[in-house]
Amino acid sequence: MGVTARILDGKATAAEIRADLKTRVAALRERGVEVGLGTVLVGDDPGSRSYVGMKHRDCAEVGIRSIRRDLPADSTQEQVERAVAELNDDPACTGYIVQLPLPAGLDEQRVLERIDPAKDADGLHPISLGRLVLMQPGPLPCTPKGIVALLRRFDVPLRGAEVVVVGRGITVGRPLGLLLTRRSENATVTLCHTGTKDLAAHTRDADIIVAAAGVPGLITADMVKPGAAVLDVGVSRVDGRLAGDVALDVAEVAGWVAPNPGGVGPMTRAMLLANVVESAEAAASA
Ligand SMILES: Nc1nc2c(c(=O)[nH]1)N[C@@H](CN(C=O)c1ccc(C(=O)N[C@@H](CCC(=O)O)C(=O)O)cc1)CN2
Repeated sequence: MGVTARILDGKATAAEIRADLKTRVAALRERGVEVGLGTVLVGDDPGSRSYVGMKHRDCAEVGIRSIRRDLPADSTQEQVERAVAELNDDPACTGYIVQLPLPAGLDEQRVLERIDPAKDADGLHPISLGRLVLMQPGPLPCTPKGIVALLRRFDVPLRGAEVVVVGRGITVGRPLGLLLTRRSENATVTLCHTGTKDLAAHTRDADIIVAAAGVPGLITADMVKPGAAVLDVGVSRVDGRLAGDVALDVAEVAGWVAPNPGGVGPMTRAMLLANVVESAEAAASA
């Protein structure tokens, strides 16, 4: 059997979003408002370094100024927090992120708590996550926001859909569950994790599966209901090569597939730019 699934093309969709953001950034500039995105990268992880590089390349494309703070892997907690404090104080930086994960030994949560919530471009500050729980406006975590935008772009039905999210991490699984159960999305979400007894029993009933466990090939064709949408968010390295959570043969059963690469990753980056632009627009009209 061959591939029958429609492709949820995140690369093309993200390019469309960047084109729209470029116009909005130019409009802000005409009003005297400059948008500036900062990044804090600690250490030499090749994946993190490459994602940060792509974020700055995207900024250049849409006309957003970008500010980089690259710190060595042996940085102390105080040094990382100082970089965060500098970006809080830098008027040219209107929003920024701390690239995750941080090297072992650093307290990630404490660093995220030091971000000025008004400059939280990733929606990962406790105040932003609290707003999401309370369904108040605020920056949304980029990967969940990108997943919803991708599903909407390709008309994957969400209202009343049974969604299984695999992985309960703070950047994807947990906030995605909150996002999809808002009234505007109205999906029913089951959040599966390493303690789930029978994962396949859940995924086989799902209209949409979002795999964000970081376990290569975790979701196989026999675990997917024919016609379901399957989004691969997992990132692992096997023999130095990128491997997703979804096995290739899933595309023979699924109705839609978001591949990895080319699916959710580019949407994550596009939503980061969207968050800084939306926040600059809101500040300009306040
Ligand atoms: N502060 C944050 N850290 C991390 C986040 C996040 O949202 N905020 N998410 C992930 C990684 N991530 C964002 O930084 C990310 C992942 C993937 C991509 C991407 O564009 N991937 C491409 C290309 C992949 C490749 O060739 O290596 C794709 O999927 O097509 C961008 C950002 C963890 N950290």
